[in-house]
Amino acid sequence: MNNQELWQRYQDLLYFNDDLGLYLDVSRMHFKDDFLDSLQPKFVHAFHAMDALEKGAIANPDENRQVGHYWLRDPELAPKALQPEIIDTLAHIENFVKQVHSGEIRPPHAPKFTDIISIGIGGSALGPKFVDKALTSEAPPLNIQFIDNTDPDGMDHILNGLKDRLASTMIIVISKSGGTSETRNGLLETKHAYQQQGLDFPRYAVAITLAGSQMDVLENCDNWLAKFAMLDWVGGRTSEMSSVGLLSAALLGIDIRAMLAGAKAMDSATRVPDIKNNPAALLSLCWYHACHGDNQKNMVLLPYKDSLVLFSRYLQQLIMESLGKEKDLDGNIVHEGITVYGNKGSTDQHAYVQQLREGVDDFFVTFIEVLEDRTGPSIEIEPDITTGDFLSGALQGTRQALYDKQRESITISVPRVDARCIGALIALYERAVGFYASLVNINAYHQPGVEAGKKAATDFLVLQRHILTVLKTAQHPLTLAALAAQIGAPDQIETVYKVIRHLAMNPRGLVLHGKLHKPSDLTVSLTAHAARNITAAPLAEMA
Ligand SMILES: O=P(O)(O)OC[C@H]1O[C@H](O)[C@H](O)[C@@H](O)[C@@H]1O
Repeated sequence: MNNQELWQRYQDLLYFNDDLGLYLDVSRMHFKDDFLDSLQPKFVHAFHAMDALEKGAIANPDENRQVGHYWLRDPELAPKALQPEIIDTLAHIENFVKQVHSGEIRPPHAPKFTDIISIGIGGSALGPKFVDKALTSEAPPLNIQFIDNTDPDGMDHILNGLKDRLASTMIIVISKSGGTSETRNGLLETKHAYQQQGLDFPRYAVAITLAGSQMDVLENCDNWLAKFAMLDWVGGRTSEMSSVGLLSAALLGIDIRAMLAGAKAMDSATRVPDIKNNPAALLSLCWYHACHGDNQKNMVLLPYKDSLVLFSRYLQQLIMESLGKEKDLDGNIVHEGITVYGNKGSTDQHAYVQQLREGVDDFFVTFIEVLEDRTGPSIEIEPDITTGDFLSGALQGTRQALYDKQRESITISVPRVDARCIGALIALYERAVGFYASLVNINAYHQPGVEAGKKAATDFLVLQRHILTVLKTAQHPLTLAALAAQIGAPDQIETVYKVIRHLAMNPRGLVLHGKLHKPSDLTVSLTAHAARNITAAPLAEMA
């Protein structure tokens, strides 16, 4: 295609949303003109399915659940019975935040809360982290940190770092199910840190969970500083605009009404049943072209803006947990999915873009361009050129260089990164995921595949328990083979070895005879002290 034809294609395909000032350019995707028409029947179905979902149909048949994240930004669309809880939760959040900011709600031994630790994982962490990085100002009312793993080092880093300010730190524990192990562990470790300082944990703790969840019951969250409803019909990965995302955002001083308004504006733009005039339809059409069937391309997300660096991580869950499915809705094995990676431009230009231009052609890029460089004027770095111009040049240059090598790209351009824009971007991708799922006939709203790893992790810990129980009563050191036999798992020596190696590297009372890296010569026993301390309580399944 010559430059003139390309310019024509650019204009023909360019989508612009006047309300949001958002452009979507799909001209550098190599689908043919008739591709759009050929997908029309599939889109008629996708538009219908989305309409039914918004009207309250059971869109997640496996879990027999409605899927209502769109109602969060436009409660009037929700079934009547659900409207009050959406409106009340938002009012509860705003009221609470106002009182925290004013000091009316304060910690027992300090005039105001200064910090937040947000504990949660997956959909209960990625949205709040992304929004914090994208929108928190230089001087927020509170500072936030996230515990989103069961890594003891990671927790120590945060809890020790905050040591002197723990007495003015609010803990927000987010778990829809209330049973996720990593989150439970973060909660228990944090509670322990508070107890060590003689602080009354419930007076610092805020819960976001389903009413009556395991966490709600075990921790008696009604006695905590506050408890916010998580709603059954909001999925974890689409929960940023529920209490999950809105509470921390509002505490950080982010305009959550603007975020909701941006999402609402995008929702109405992506309801238009016309592919070329619907940005989510256009996006999903590009994904279908690049990723479906034989074209299994990866999505490389390159926002040219530091504050959007976590967008790809956020989208990893939204897209890969929604679309990465073994079976379609008719039970056929399909192995669908789109791999998402990327950080930010121009930084990544100096890392893996070499491969994108010259190596394996297994990707398409989505550039995100932010038209406003910064608030206020810029100095000139070279005659007539600012740092922002360099950023803009880097994006346009990479787009062109990729195109010259027949590498595909999409470009989304937004005026600036503000709450409205972030709400709109989230809504855009949520809807594109929903459409794509219809196009390839899968359930985007369940995640059966994540259970296998959790089950295997529980099995591993059960085996560890058995090993320690055997060691406790052993009369002499045991080989790994003997240990495996005694726990009734003679074929699990490798797992036994992994357990022993981990325990040996930590102060758990293991006595090793032999070398850790020579498993066949190794014998193991326990110190008398450790042998006395082992409990026999049943292990809860990892969730
Ligand atoms: O919010 P929670 O119930 O703790 O769930 C946190 C996360 O855990 C899971 O394993 C799911 O795969 C995610 O979709 C979810 O967001």
